[in-house]
Amino acid sequence: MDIAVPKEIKNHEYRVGMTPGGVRELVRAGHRVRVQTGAGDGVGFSDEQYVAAGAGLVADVAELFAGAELIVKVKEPQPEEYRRLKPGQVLFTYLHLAPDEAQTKGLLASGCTAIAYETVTDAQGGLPLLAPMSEVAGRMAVQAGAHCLEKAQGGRGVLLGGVPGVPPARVLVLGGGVVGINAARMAMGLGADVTIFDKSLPRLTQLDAMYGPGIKTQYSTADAIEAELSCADLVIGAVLIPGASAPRLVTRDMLKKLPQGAVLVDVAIDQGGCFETSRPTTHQQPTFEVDGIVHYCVANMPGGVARTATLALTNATLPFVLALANKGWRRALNEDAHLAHGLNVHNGKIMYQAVAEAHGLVHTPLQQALAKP
Ligand SMILES: NC(=O)C1=CN([C@@H]2O[C@H](COP(=O)(O)OP(=O)(O)OC[C@H]3O[C@@H](n4cnc5c(N)ncnc54)[C@H](O)[C@@H]3O)[C@@H](O)[C@H]2O)C=CC1
Ligand SMILES: CC(=O)C(=O)O
Ligand SMILES: [Mg+2]
Repeated sequence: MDIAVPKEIKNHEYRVGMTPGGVRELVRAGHRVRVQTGAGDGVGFSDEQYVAAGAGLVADVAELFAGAELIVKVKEPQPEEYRRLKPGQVLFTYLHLAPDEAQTKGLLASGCTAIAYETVTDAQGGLPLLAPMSEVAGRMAVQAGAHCLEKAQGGRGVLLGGVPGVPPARVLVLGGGVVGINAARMAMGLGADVTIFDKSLPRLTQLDAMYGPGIKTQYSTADAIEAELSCADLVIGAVLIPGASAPRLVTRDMLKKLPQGAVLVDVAIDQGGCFETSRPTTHQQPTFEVDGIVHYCVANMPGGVARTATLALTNATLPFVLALANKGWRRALNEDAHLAHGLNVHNGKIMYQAVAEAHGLVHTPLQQALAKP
């Protein structure tokens, strides 16, 4: 199969969809891999390393896309990328379609087959291709939050761990999944006072068993969240309903409860965000202020630690890329129901229910795409 790895073009996005090590595995399996010149520059993978692994280099992105059967990326395609896609091509990357009407329409119009990393599932009920980036973003959320709490960043001038004689910061983590656990671990490690909210009682029980009295758990309701806001320094948004728009847990009105200079880090921004006042930001300009509250809403947080993130992501994606390349997308999805959950768009149709619901569009059952044409 002809596989293409473009250079990412989103703002300050340096990750790359495949490492030279991954290229070598695919070439050994008999595939042709073409990598855009300079694609790995930002994470320390040179063109020479890709060539040594067996890749061809292509400088012209139009040529790269035109000849590809499978395109492996990191971030959702930007307008100039989805305009290049065509029927018969498979795109394998993060998509986050629920809050992104323009991209959804662009992918539908292209006629391509788009498989989203973030909705591929595993036998344990997890999201194995979202998890590595959620680990990264959860850990970064505390670093970012600690920085934003500094006075010069607009924060209230609070040190997460406090010092002897001065209590630590209060950190609320909304959502106790992969982002939430990693954020909580980092915040606890720095000595903060951490409360984690979730709607899932089994999840809260698990967190309680894992961390004991070092962490407080709360069942997530509007009342419970509102009650905690008045003494919160940092609130991390980490909820997810797979494929769907994030539930809005903190309204603009609720911001009044927070102390001035408190910080909201909305990791869930890529699914639309869980604070009413959130809007996506970039690494270049990561924060803005609403009613005296600092908002950090970077939609590609792991891009900031692109080398760690590329290695973590490609460890998880490589087996699926190999399956798609070796078997072709239809057989690979037919033989792996978890990979099949990644199918979001095929041949001008939405194949993922939560995405169709988010846009008020028709949902086409997966089986229709998986049946032989
Ligand atoms: N901004 C960025 O760069 C990145 C964003 N993300 C995003 O972070 C979000 C969280 O991802 P994961 O932790 O991997 O998901 P996850 O599925 O592991 O965890 C989500 C948790 O939210 C809980 N939840 C759902 N509704 C809730 C509610 N109303 N109140 C409290 N908890 C609720 C679920 O029970 C679950 O435990 C996703 O939107 C993901 O796309 C992930 C990586 C990078
Ligand atoms: C998950 C995601 O959106 C990211 O890693 O950028
Ligand atoms: Mg994102």
